[in-house]
Amino acid sequence: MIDGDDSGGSDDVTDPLVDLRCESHTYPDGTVGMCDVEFSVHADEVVALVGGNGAGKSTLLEHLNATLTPDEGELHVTGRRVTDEDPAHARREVGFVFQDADTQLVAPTVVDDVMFGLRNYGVPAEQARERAKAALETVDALHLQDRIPHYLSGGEKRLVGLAGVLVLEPSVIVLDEPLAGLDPQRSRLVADRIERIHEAGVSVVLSTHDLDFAAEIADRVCVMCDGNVVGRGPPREVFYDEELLARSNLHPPTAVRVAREAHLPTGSHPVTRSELVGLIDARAADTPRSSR
Ligand SMILES: Nc1ncnc2c1ncn2[C@@H]1O[C@H](COP(=O)(O)OP(=O)(O)OP(=O)(O)O)[C@@H](O)[C@H]1O
Repeated sequence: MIDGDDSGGSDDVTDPLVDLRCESHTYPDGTVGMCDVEFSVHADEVVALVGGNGAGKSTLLEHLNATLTPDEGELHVTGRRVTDEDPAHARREVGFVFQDADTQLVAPTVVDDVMFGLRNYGVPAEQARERAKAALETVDALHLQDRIPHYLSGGEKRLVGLAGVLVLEPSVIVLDEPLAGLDPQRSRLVADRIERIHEAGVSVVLSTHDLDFAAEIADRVCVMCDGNVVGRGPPREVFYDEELLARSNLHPPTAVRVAREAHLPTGSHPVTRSELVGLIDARAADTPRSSR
């Protein structure tokens, strides 16, 4: 597992879509939210940021579209350096879905809300409306188009917030705790929509406390602790690194814990539910009937 640089544990040599080098970020009250972080996002990948409360996940995410800027450091988005004076390119290429969906919902109806960003970019009203409807359809929320955003449920707001970002066709979508506060059914729906967006060619970066979800969705996991990235790599490496997880106050995903408790063959390393079930089924098939 790689601690310092961000080669991602893969052989990816393409230029990153987003490349952040942040020596430190200090909040106005003097709290250091993040230090010595290098983080990049490549085309067609899903990256999950995990870590305990206050580890620095939101601080890192908010640097990716220049909502926050480093005290010292640099952000490049699609190869272009982003400056404090001109964050527009980063805002356009990196769409941010906030954990608190209310922050994002500003218009009287859902469809107005989703077309709001497009109108700001000067897209004519009818064209903006059609694109907004298409984005709502992508997240299965077209039926909400005439509703008042304020009265939507938490899960519905999350989907509408996602549509509002998607409609601007960013290269990367950043989601801060996309499943927080959602019931299992809504969580599944939002997770499915995120997967669908990724399949459509958009890179995704998200933070989560749900390591089962991270194991299901991520190509790459970054572990944060005390404002640093302390480990990164494919889920199968990160989630079997007991020492790394313990010092980051994290518990392994369910599949990892069950695999250990069930003494599944060393080296099998399942991280998702379906991988675990596959291994258990294979073991049952290999066990002679008389010894079951
Ligand atoms: N606006 C702020 N002003 C001062 N300190 C802040 C601010 N926002 C975050 N911090 C501090 O920065 C550190 C990192 O916080 P951050 O919100 O990035 O962590 P997190 O990993 O997203 O946490 P959580 O999982 O609890 O949401 C914490 O010590 C936090 O108290």
